[in-house]
This record gives sequence, C-alpha cells and structure tokens, in this order.
Amino acid sequence: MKLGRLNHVGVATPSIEQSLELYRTMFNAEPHGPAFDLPAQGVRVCFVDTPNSQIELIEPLGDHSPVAKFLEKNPLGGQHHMCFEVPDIQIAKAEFEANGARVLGEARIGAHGTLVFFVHPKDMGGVLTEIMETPKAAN
Ligand SMILES: CC[C@@H](C(=O)O)C(=O)SCCNC(=O)CCNC(=O)[C@H](O)C(C)(C)COP(=O)(O)OP(=O)(O)OC[C@H]1O[C@@H](n2cnc3c(N)ncnc32)[C@H](O)[C@@H]1OP(=O)(O)O
Ligand SMILES: [Co+2]
Repeated sequence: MKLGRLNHVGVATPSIEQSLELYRTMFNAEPHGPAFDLPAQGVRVCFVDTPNSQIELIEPLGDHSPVAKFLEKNPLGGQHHMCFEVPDIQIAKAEFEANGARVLGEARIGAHGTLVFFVHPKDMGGVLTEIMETPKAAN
C-alpha cells in the first residue's frame, strides 16, 4: 500500500469555539465551515484549512465519546491523531492487519463522507492513526 496525502491532523479540544478563537488570534485563520455533530463517531467537528492539509478540531459528543478519556488525561486538549489517505480502504485494512496492527473496529463513514478506520497508537509508534479512503473526485 502506498502512503497517501496527509488529509488532516486531529486536535482534541474541550471547546471548539475556544480553539477557533485561538486559531483566529494566532494564525488569522477562519474555520472551513460551521462545526457539525457526528453522533456515530461521538464527536463534534470543525475543520481549519492549512495550505496543504487541514486541522480537524474534535470535541467530545455524548457519554461514550472516544475523545473523553484523552481529555481527562490532557485537559487543555492536544494532538490526537493523524489521518492519511489511501486509494482503497479495504485493501489498506487488510494490509495493516496482515502486518499485525490492531485496526479499531470496522471501517465507517468519517467527516469527509468516505470510509475511515483507526489503527491503535501502540502499533503505530504512539500515534493514533486514521486511514481514510480518498474521495473519488480527488483521485
Ligand atoms: C470526526 C470523525 C473522524 C474523522 O473522520 O476524521 C475522527 O477523526 S473521530 C476521532 C475520534 N475517534 C477515535 O479516536 C476512534 C479511535 N479511538 C479509539 O478507539 C480509542 O480512543 C483508543 C485509541 C483505542 C484509546 O482507547 P481508550 O480506552 O479510549 O483510552 P486509553 O487511555 O485506555 O488508551 C490506551 C493507551 O493508548 C494511549 N492513547 C490513547 N489515545 C491516544 C492518542 N490519541 N494518541 C496516542 N496515544 C493514545 C493511552 O495513553 C494509553 O496508553 P498507556 O497509558 O501507555 O496505557
Ligand atoms: Co480524524
């Protein structure tokens, strides 16, 4: 499998609004669009564009958010995951598994509307890694 483009860096935050204020002040940056809820993923999301990628601000949503425990340990928030694109999600999943990495659950629809899965940080040098199928129009 060929490693694709860095789609986004996920940044966990207790407050998307406060984080946006920080990006405005420090970088004169505005959000790509309004924040939105992804209940199936247990997060509220907002993107900030960079010239070559995106920052994905993620705030916990609901009682079982995967970000809640991270924020307990890191109350200010912090870098949570990196997301790389691949051309075919099922081939990528099979290859990670064949290499002995723990894929966390099944592939599911992510914030960009294509399938994503996560690889356990302990099998990726301490980095929670999201793998995302490249949107068809971008191929
Ligand atoms: C917006 C949708 C989507 C998109 O399309 O972009 C998203 O990005 S959603 C993002 C949120 N979703 C997820 O994170 C799903 C995958 N995550 C998980 O399944 C779990 O959070 C986890 C990674 C398996 C962690 O398990 P958990 O039980 O929650 O926490 P622990 O504290 O027990 O963690 C075990 C171990 O791993 C270390 N850890 C946890 N999170 C991270 C992290 N983000 N980066 C690096 N390391 C992490 C944690 O510190 C523990 O290590 P030890 O303390 O050494 O045991
Ligand atoms: Co993400």
